[in-house]
Amino acid sequence: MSKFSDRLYQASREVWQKSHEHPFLVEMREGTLDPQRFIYYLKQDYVYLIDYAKLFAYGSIKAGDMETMVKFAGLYHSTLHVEMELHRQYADRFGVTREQLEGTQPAPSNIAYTKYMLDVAANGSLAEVVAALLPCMWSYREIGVTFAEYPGALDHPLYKDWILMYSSEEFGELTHWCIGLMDQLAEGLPERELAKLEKHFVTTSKMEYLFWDMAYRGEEWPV
Ligand SMILES: Cc1ncc(CN)c(N)n1
Repeated sequence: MSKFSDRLYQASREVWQKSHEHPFLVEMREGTLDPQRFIYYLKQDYVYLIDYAKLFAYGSIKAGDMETMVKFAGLYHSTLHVEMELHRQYADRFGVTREQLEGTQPAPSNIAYTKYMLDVAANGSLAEVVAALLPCMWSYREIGVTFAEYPGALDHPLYKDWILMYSSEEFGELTHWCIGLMDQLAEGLPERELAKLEKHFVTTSKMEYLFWDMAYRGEEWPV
């Protein structure tokens, strides 16, 4: 029997492909991305991760067993201390202070993405939380691995550390755990519920695309 995660992957394949072909990612893997665009992305991503980390706290609260509770607590911790440390180190390299990083005003697309997930987290089941947060991990894992295999990408002095983070064993293991949990939580659910999970997954997959696009355009508030 095929896994529910296969269905999710198929449902969002076209959107993920569009992200892979987005100029932000094409230029990043080729090493030609303007660092100013990367700095914009980094600052937006830092405040994105402040909200995103909270989803793992929700996961811990909504978990039905100790093992899941502990695992989400680990994800919460590693987002704050490992993934966001990467951003802090990049900020140091660019001369961006902690205050500037934390004080970044989230752009409209960024807010739309995080608030969508936080709404699901506050009002939905654990399965819904996992469906909404999964494209973030899974698509970055896919991008990280693809980039690491792209000739010359790892030689880039600026983008190398980012690629190493998302292609790392540790990030891969956490992603696979989340995919496995999604399959477990989907087991035995009626089609109506599965369709709701698929909707969250496809929506946040589209939000991932919008995030790359936002970063490339340097999206600002109109007034
Ligand atoms: C927008 C976004 N999506 C995913 C990831 C990977 N956690 C991230 N850092 N930022």
